[in-house]
Amino acid sequence: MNEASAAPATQERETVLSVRGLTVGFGDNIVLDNLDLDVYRGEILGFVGASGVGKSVLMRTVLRLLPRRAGSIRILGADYDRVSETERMNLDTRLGVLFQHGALFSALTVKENIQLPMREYLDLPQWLMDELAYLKISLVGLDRDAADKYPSELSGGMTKRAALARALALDPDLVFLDEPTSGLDPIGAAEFDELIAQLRDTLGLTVYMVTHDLDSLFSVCDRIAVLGQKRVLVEGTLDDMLACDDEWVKTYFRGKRARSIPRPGHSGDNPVK
Ligand SMILES: Nc1ncnc2c1ncn2[C@@H]1O[C@H](COP(=O)(O)OP(=O)(O)OP(=O)(O)O)[C@@H](O)[C@H]1O
Repeated sequence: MNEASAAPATQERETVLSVRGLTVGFGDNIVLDNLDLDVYRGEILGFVGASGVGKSVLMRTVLRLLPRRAGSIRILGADYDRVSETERMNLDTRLGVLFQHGALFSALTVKENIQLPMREYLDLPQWLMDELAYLKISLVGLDRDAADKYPSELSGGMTKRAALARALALDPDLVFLDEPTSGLDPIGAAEFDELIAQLRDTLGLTVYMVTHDLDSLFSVCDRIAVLGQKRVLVEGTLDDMLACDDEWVKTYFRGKRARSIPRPGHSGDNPVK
């Protein structure tokens, strides 16, 4: 785990996302069944699970993009079902989302993409939105001249950073990242992980990150949650994952690929035994 900036013990920490008894399905296909999950302020939570197990469905349900059949979702201390329309709008401004593949609008420049949430939720003059967009662009490590580029003119890594800049447009407390390093080469992915950790440390962000990337899980995530059998099978530190007896978890975290990744704070090339 990220020892230099390790977050305090969970019992002292504020829960920013609390999911209880969540059930989501499509027709006869029950994808999530009575699922519980907590995310704590200031942590980077890595969310993993086999392909098709429901990671995106969970994220989309938490973001109210999909309906649920049962369960409650408290986010930043509020129950979405019980807040007024104004409070809901306020809550929305405190959440940032980076969808898989970036999901930038192709007809808009990077700057215009970043300004979209500002236009929707804030009432700011254009010059101020321009300044804020440039600030976000530099925050995610892009050159200023990326502002006027269209998504088709960006590399994969630049697209991820631009999408992250848009997710940060409203200075959120909690950001949801859906496979942020997929499609990036290992160096680009490692740089993106570093950026996420830096933003967490400097902005105090809480990060919910769906990922298949073992490097991300080993290097920047404070805690990991594994989705399987329609619920959270296990959640905790990497050591908790390594101690877990579930077959999928064992294969994933103790397999050949995992064994080749050095763990922070452990010497040697092959520390996961
Ligand atoms: N809008 C939808 N309508 C019907 N079924 C859906 C819908 N969205 C997802 N599903 C189903 O829900 C299940 C979980 O899908 P989901 O995309 O959440 O998996 P995932 O864990 O994110 O997979 P991956 O790692 O491959 O992205 C799949 O069986 C999928 O077919």
